[in-house]
Amino acid sequence: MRNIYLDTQELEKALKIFQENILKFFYKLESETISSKDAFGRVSRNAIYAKYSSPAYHSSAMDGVMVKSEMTKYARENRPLFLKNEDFIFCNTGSALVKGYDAVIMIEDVKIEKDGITIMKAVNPWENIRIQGEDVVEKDLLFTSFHKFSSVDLSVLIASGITEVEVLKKVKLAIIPSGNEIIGEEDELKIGKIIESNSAMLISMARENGIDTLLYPIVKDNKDDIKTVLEKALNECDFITLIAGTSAGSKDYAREVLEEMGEVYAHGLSIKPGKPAILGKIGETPFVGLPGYPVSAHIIFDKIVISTILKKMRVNIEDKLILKAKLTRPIISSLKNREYIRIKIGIVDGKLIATPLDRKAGSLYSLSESDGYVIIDRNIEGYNRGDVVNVSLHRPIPKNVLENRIVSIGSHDIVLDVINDLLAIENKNTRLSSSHVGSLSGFKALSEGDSLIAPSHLLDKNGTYNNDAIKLFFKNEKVGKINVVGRRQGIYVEKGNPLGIKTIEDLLDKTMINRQRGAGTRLLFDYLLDKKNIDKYKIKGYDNEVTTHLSAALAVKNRDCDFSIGVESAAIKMDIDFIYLKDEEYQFIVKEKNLKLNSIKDIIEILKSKKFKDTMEKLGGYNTDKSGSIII
Ligand SMILES: Nc1nc2c(c(=O)[nH]1)N[C@H]1C(S)=C(S)[C@@H](COP(=O)(O)OP(=O)(O)OC[C@H]3O[C@@H](n4cnc5c(N)ncnc54)[C@H](O)[C@@H]3O)O[C@H]1N2
Ligand code: MOO
Repeated sequence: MRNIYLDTQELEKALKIFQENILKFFYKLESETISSKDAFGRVSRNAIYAKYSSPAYHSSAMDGVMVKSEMTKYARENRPLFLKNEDFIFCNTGSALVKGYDAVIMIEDVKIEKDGITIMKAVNPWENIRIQGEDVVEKDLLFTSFHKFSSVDLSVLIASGITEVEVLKKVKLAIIPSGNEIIGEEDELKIGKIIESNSAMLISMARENGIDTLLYPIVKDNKDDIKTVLEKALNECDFITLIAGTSAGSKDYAREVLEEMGEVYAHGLSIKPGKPAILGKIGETPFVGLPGYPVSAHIIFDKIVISTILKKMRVNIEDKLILKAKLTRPIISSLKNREYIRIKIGIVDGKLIATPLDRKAGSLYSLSESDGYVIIDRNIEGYNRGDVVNVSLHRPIPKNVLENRIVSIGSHDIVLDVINDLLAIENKNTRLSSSHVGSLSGFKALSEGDSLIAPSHLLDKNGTYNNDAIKLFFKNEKVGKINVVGRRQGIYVEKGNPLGIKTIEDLLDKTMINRQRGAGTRLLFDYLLDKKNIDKYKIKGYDNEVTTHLSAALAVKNRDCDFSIGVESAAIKMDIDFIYLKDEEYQFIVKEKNLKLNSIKDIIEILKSKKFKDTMEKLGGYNTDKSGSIII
C-alpha cells in the first residue's frame, strides 16, 4: 500500500504534539558518576559546590621576596632600604605565604647584596599576594543543576577539589539506514545503488550535541526485517531514527510499520526539504522517520531529533546567528511549504551578499558548501534579486574568512579548483567562492556589484577577448583583466571517435548537450556555426544544457549524447577524445579599484608561481605563458 499524505502539518505544531506524547522519555532522568576530567559536554544532575577554596591558602602572586610590609614603609627611590637576610624570604609564584609576612616584592625590584637586599620602594600590605579564596570560596556554588560543562569548567571542578561529578546519562540514539538500493561504502557502486552516507553526518551531529549513537546494519525494504531491527533497537536504545522509506513509494514502509507497532503523531510537514518526516513512538520510545535525501535528513535530524533530546537534557537550544545580506538571485518559493534555501555568503565592495545554492534535497555537497539558510515561510512567494534577507548561519563565520573570500561569478574552468587548492597549500587565507553562470551573466553580476571577479572568455569581434563586453557593461568604471590561462576549445566525442567526427559540418546529424546560455563556450560554438552558415537549431539537443566543462565531458562519456563542447583539459580528465577548434584566453575581470586588494594579489601570486604552471601543464590543454599578467 502506498502512503499518500496530502495534509502536511507545520513543523512547530507537529513537534509540540510529538513532545506532548513522549513525556515519559522526558521525565526519565538517569544519571551516572564520572571523573571530572571526562565531563566535557556532559550535563550536571545536581548543583555542585566547591570543596576547597581557590587558592586554598594565601600565596605569592609573583617571583620575589616575602616581606613584612610595615618594615618597607620608608624605602624610596632616593632613600634605598637595606633588609637583612632574616627580614625576608625568597619565594616563587604560588609559594604559600609564611605566617607573619604580608607582601611580596617582585625580584626585578630587588637588588641582591652579600648579606641581604636593597629595595627602592615600599610595598603595601597584601601587595602581590593571592588571597585564599580569591577566585572561589569553599562551599561556593560552582554550577547549577543541568549545567553543560565547557572545557574551562573541568579545570574549575578539579581546582575546587571536585574529582567526580554526577551527570545525566547520555541518550542512546538508534540510527537505522534502510533501502534495497543502499550499499555500504566498502561495496562496489553499480547503477541503481546508493552509498549509505547519511549516517556518518548524523552520528557526528549527534556527537557534537553529547548524544550517543548505535548504528544498525542497512535494513532492506521489507516490513518483517524493519520490524525485527526496530524490536532490537527498542531493547538497546532510548530514541529511534529510521532513515528513508518515509514517502509515497511502493517500498516505503516506515509509516505502516510504525502504525502496526506504535503510534504516528505526524506524517508530512509543511517544510522543504524534509516534508515526508514521520513522528511517533513505539511503546515509550520516541521514533522519527527521516526522509532519505541527505539534506532532508539533516534538517529533520537537527530540528526534531536533536532539539527533542536537548530538551530532555535541559540544554538550551542555541538560536542560530542571523546575518542580513543582499540576494544575488531571485528565489521563488511555494506558498504551501516553509523552505530552507542554502546560502553562501560573501563580501563585495563592503556589502554582504547572499548567493542561493542548489535547492535539491539530494544535493549534499551544496549543504556542505553553504554558510546558512534563508528561510522562506509559508504564504510568502519568495524574494527578488537585491532584497536584503536574513541568513540563519549554520555556525558563526570568522570575519577574516569572509573578508578573504573572493566572490567569483562567471565562466567555469578546472583552473578555479587548482587556484583554490594552491592557495590552501601556500597557507593563504584567500579562497575563491565560485558560481558558474557563464561569462555573460558573470559580467552582469560584476557590473551590478554582486561579485568581485568575473572569470570570462568572450571572443571579441576583432579576435581579442572580453573587451567588447567590458565596453558594454562598464561605461563609467575602469576594469582590469588578469590573464589566467590560454585554453584549447573543441568538440568532445567518445573515446576512439566512433562516429568519425572531424569538422563542424560533421555535427549536423548528431545529438549534443550544450553549455548554458551566456557561457563563453556556447557563444564560441555559435560563432563558429555562424561562420559556416549552419543553423544551430538543426543540431539535435542544442537546447539541452549543463553548466560545467566536466559535466559536458561526462555526458559524452556516459553516451547521453554524440558530442559536446568544452576545453581540452576536461576531455583529458574524463578520458574521452577531443577535436581542436580554437585557442582562447580565460581571464578574470576585476574592477580596477579592487586590483589592489590583498586577496587579488594572492591570486596573482599563485598564477605566476611555478607550482601553478607545473600543475596546469600536467592537466594538459593549457598555456600559462601570460598567467598572472594584468591588462588595464
Ligand atoms: N510521489 C512522491 N514521491 C516522493 C515524495 C512525495 O511526496 N510523493 N516526496 C519526496 C520527498 S520530498 C522526499 S524528501 C523523498 C523522501 O524519500 P524517502 O524517505 O521515502 O526515502 P527514499 O525514497 O528511500 O530515499 C530518497 C533518496 O535518498 C537516498 N538515501 C536513502 N537513504 C540513504 C542513506 N542512508 N544515505 C544516502 N542516501 C540515502 C535514496 O537512495 C534516494 O535516492 O521522497 C520523495 N518522493
Ligand atoms: O521535502 Mo523533500 O524532503 O524536499 O526533499
